[in-house]
Amino acid sequence: MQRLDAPRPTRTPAEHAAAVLALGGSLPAEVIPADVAALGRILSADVTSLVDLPPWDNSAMDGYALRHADLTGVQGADAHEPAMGGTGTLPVVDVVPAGDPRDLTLVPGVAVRIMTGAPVPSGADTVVQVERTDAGRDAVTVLEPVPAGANIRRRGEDVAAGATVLRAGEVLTAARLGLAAATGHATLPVRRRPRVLVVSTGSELVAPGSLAPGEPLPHGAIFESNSVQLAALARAAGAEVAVRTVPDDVAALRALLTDPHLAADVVVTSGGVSVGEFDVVRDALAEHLELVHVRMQPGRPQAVGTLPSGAVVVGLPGNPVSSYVSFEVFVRPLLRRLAGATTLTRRRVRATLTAPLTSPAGKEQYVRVALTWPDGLPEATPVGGRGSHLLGALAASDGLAVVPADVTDLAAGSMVDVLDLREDEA
Ligand SMILES: Nc1nc2c(c(=O)[nH]1)N[C@H]1C(S)=C(S)[C@@H](COP(=O)(O)OP(=O)(O)OC[C@H]3O[C@@H](n4cnc5c(N)ncnc54)[C@H](O)[C@@H]3O)O[C@H]1N2
Ligand code: MOO
Repeated sequence: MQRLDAPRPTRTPAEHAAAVLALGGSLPAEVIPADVAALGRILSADVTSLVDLPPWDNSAMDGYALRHADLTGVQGADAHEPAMGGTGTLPVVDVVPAGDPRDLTLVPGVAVRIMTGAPVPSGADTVVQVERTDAGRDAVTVLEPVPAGANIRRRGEDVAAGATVLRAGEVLTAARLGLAAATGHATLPVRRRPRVLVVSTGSELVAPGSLAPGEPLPHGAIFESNSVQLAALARAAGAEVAVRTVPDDVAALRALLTDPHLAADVVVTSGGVSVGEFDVVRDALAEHLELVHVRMQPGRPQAVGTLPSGAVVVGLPGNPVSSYVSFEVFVRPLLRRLAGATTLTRRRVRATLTAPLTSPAGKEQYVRVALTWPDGLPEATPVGGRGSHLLGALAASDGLAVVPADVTDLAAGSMVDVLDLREDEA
């Protein structure tokens, strides 16, 4: 067990992220309906097509299906002009709507009216869109030529039956759900969502709404905000979330978190991991936690461990911006790993800084920035100050510029890597 007064090991953010990730495997797979509720879920296995796509040759246009060779030409007004190839008049013998179950064959020398998506009769090799004809019902005159083979979408040209269309670890996006449905899938194999318990500690915390109308916030108290913020981050990372707020009571916290039947894959605590006299997470979970200092700002004090239930516990610092940034850097990758995702981290945007920055030596700094694309190229504008209590600046930002530990000054116009916080995958 790590002594509470022992100097804490220090790590880089990458080292701590790796230590947290190492505690999480993949959650079990489950089969779910391939409907809109599957949006954002992560595939646990490859998915193959049950059909050729398109399943048969079909028309790309409303028009006439025919044999191109039957269009021998329309004679111009002047009898001396040659007939125009690819034009001509043919009798119309049938009409084929989309979904027509008949397996039709076109005899030579005739045309059928055909609708977009309808199966092309065998023997027909070309569809002429109606606008290029006289739109005749019993006979059609093709007025403008189209190339042989035009406007037919060939069986299997998109996807062949049996081909792998989606891969394990991919997030189900709108387009991937569309492809799954088009290739015949009513259900899909995904990883179970991680279950996250968010625990906020601190006796100074007052839940918004818990005061009587007109009652002032007691002196020394603040509204509790980390739990909703962390729960929202966990939800956006694909987790099912429960929230508990616990006062600075070591026994109560220990009883909650050391329950061997705790129904959570990951416990995220906020607050109480520093060196103060009432740092309850540290005290309640001492034998289960590794307490470290991470060379980053914000987010220096961190804790990680495994609880008796098997849940991974990640102890984040209580300052609201610190816990937010720490979640992004340490917890989000863990949740994505548990959910089986191939991509664990946010996209990074390489952006031009619009204002100079200073950064503490030896610490990787995560700077709140607003991302804009004024000339089509990304720019990052620092928002607010550096304090890890400045929630207004956090809410006004949509990116975190990552300033490497060995960089202390960045001039306006420098390039920075920015974690793009705008995209939510789940
Ligand atoms: N002597 C030292 N003091 C501190 C150090 C240090 O190295 N030596 N580190 C500082 C840093 S950096 C951070 S970050 C904090 C982390 O402290 P804790 O994780 O123990 O967090 P708390 O003390 O419980 O709270 C810090 C701050 O955040 C507010 N808070 C906490 N929980 C919530 C919540 N759920 N909603 C809203 N606000 C919350 C709390 O009121 C405090 O103001 O320690 C520094 N101190
Ligand atoms: O490192 Mo603390 O997390 O800055 O405020």
